[in-house]
Amino acid sequence: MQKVIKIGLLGAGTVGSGVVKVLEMNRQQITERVGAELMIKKVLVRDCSKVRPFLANYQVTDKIEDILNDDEIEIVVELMGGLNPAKDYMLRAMEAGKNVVTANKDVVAQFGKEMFAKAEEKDVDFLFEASVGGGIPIITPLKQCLTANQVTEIMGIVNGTTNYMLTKMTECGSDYESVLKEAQEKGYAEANPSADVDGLDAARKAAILASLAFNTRVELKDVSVEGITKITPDDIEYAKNLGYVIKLLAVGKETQENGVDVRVHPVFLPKEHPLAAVNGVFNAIFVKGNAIGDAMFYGQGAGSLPTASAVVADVIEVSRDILHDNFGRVRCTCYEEKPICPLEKTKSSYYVRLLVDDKPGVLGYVATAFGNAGVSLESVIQTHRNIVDHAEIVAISHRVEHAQIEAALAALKALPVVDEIRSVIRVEQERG
Ligand SMILES: NC(=O)C1=CN([C@@H]2O[C@H](COP(=O)(O)OP(=O)(O)OC[C@H]3O[C@@H](n4cnc5c(N)ncnc54)[C@H](OP(=O)(O)O)[C@@H]3O)[C@@H](O)[C@H]2O)C=CC1
Ligand SMILES: N[C@@H](CC=O)C(=O)O
Ligand code: NA
Repeated sequence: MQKVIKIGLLGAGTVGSGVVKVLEMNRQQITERVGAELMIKKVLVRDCSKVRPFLANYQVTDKIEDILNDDEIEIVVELMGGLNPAKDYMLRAMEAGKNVVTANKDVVAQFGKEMFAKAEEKDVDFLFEASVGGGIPIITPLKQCLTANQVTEIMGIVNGTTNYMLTKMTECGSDYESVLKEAQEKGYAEANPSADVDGLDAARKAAILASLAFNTRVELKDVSVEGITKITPDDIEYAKNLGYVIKLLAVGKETQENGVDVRVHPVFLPKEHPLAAVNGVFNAIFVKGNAIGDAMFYGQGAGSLPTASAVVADVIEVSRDILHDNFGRVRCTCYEEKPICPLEKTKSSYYVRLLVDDKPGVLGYVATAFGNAGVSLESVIQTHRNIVDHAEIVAISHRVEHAQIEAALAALKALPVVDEIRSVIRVEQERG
């Protein structure tokens, strides 16, 4: 008789409900592909009294012990989100000898080491494909398909909410508040959307990606983070006119001199760069390997069914391991300890937009302030867009250390002719 592999599902929200649906809609094919039937035996929620027609045929509980103490359950799928109690439940599940699948980047980015150690100790699987890029396969490719390469750089659009918002702001001129509301209604945004717009969600994903790419533990605290809240329609317009689009990027680079450089911030991305065409809720991760060259992984980075696609794929992987009694073939890959590049040593080109007095000689003062800080400029334009008695100067620098641009900004701020530093955004100069 065919084996039935039983699952305990923690959480039945956007992603949890998607997992129920994917397992139902593709039941026959999944059973054939695995060689066993996958069955959700119990579902944990916070509020059992909520009406959830999609769970009509399932046993729903609000007590974690119902799942942890059930010896028939071999796989726990954690889709509650947040650090605790999710982390505690996953550790207890592994302690009880259960395999764990999660979409929880908060836990992986902050406590990955502890989770992997527990999986190793108990000889169970701990898989987390949906934690980065939602439905896009990227964790497995980095751990397995690209493992022949030395990865030198990884760059991604890894937050669906902010990419959706920036796309709408660019294409339709929509305002910030209304596009955020739309993204929330579509189920893309985190429970607290500040994690999306302030860049923290992307930073967690950047930490996970950099750990895998560079074989060293990178945690959330190691990532320099800046969100999209300061991006204005004027910056979007300037970017367009200069041949760029603005994207929130997660960047991981290995430098010879200063270690691993990991950051999240908005960038001016050349329109021809493959990531520039990634719009709406779509995510993409661009990887440079010393054998494969450039590769890009593209798809829906959030949403119920796309994310469930990655979760169920992990469940299938675990099920195959259960059938072959062969767990943790690819365990934690952080076998090195590399230094993290301090922010002031990171290198980029910068777009700087200033409001200045509209009088002779201003350009000279501004150029001198940049020059004295060792920042050479690639281009400078002066405009009078919608401004009376003042002008705007937009400068794009060559690649400099962050400390140099900070010194230039301090000097500019001190100039009487500079009224306001309106924007400072990094520029990705490489055209892909
Ligand atoms: N939404 C998305 O597109 C994506 C989400 N993720 C990740 O997937 C995970 C789940 O996200 P999402 O589905 O959006 O979250 P939701 O908020 O939609 O759902 C969370 C579910 O977990 C349950 N839950 C929360 N806390 C507890 C608790 N303490 N005890 C028991 N049950 C609890 C909730 O119960 P109740 O319904 O009773 O409140 C709810 O069913 C998160 O880690 C998220 O970061 C990853 C990629 C994409
Ligand atoms: N809020 C996230 C959802 C997935 O992690 C996003 O917008 O990408
Ligand atoms: Na993924």
